[in-house]
Amino acid sequence: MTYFDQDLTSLHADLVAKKLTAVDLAKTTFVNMKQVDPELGAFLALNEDAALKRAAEIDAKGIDPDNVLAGIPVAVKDNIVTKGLTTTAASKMLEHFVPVYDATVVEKLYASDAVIVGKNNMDEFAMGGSTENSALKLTHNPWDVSRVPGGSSGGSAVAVASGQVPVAFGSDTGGSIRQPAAFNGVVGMKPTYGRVSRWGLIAFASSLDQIGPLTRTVKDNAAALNVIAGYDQHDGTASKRAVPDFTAGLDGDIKGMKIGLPKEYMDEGIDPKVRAVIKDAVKKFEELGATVEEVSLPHSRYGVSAYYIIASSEASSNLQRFDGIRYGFRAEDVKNLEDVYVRSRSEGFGDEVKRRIMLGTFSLSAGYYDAYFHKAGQVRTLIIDDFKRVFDKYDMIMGPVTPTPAFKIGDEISDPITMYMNDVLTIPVNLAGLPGMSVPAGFADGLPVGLQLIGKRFDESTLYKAGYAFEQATDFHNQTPKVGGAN
Ligand SMILES: NC(=O)C[C@H](N)C(=O)O
Repeated sequence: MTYFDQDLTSLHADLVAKKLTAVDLAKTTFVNMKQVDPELGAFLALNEDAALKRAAEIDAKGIDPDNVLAGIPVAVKDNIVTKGLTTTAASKMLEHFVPVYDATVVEKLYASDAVIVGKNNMDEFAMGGSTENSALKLTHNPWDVSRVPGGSSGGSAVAVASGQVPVAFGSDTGGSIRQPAAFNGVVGMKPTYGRVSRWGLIAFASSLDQIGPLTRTVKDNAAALNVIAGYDQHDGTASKRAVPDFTAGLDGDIKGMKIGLPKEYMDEGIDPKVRAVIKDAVKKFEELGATVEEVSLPHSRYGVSAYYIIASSEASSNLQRFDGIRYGFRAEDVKNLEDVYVRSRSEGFGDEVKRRIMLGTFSLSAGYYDAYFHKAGQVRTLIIDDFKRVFDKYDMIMGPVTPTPAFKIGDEISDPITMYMNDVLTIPVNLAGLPGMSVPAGFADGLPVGLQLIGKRFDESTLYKAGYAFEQATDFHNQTPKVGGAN
């Protein structure tokens, strides 16, 4: 059995009606994972004993009908710390690291009686767009196992797409939730910066990182964001703003909604097959009563360059803590303190992480700071202003998530610039701190294509409403991949 014929809402209804127990669900989940995952590699660690114990406790106290995640198996990306359960960030540096506390998101999941069944593979320290940068294993796309699942939250997207769990939680710094969601045909939300606490998320680029849910349907996604959103005193950038119920008003109509379609998101750089899918989506929105007009985000083309300066600079600082002394990997047979630092970091980090640390250290160094880091900050402001101008007139922006569908494993890994360009359409959203969501919008040669919906700050609700209307009018979310799913 997989969950493919059941979304979160119907699983929850079965649990409340006692047609199913949390223990049944957890047991089935592990049986299924052990059958499906060896071919896909979505999980780095299973949490079987603790999950079954937890499920039994939840059954004993009863399923709370108001709590949609109660008794539901969920998966968490391996850069979100889980007390007592290894959290590796897919790095040799943290391969055996067992955290002593839970991330705020994990605490909230426990408080809502969710059952954490395992930790998902990812690009090392969330740096990458294919999950090939994991130091620990390769993850395959369930629609075509010769292809990448995207990244860096590749394991989380595959876990959902292949029906192993109905909900997984990833993180997105430049596209890491939306791009793998698009490549795997699932819904992925990168919330507004500040909407979800980053406490306990292993920091990559702190001014960009956000945790968000990946699910099969828009409604499930809204329900999952309800659980993890909100203020947290441990994260100075977590917003105190009230969190609305994201599932409320989902089925309101979208007549009169004004949507901008950036011309830069539909130019020659985008695969014609992807463009064709997005054009069909535009028609669908028009049929639903929205108006879609061409707009311009002229500085978005500089987003990738600015991102690789800003994100790498922040990473070079954040990753200083991995010094071979405090925690994590330490090289053997070291001669002196200098040797501990140099060899532990040289042997513990993979190539992409080292590339970014060097890039970041360079752009922050005296003499280069103005030319690089400062300039990148100015570009960021221009990108923020582009979005502001469009949002003066429009309720939402839409376009593709990625320029192409999932590529072959091995095709881009030796060409960092090509790999970085995967996020050309997602990065500006992180730089501006806006919410962005990927919704299944069709197929190109049998591979899923994602539609990106971008909203005003803290206006995830509009994205969910629009995404839900689109989903109800289409059937893409009901298609299942070759591996896992209904097969
Ligand atoms: N972390 C992300 O959001 C993905 C982006 N591809 C990066 O490598 O930085």
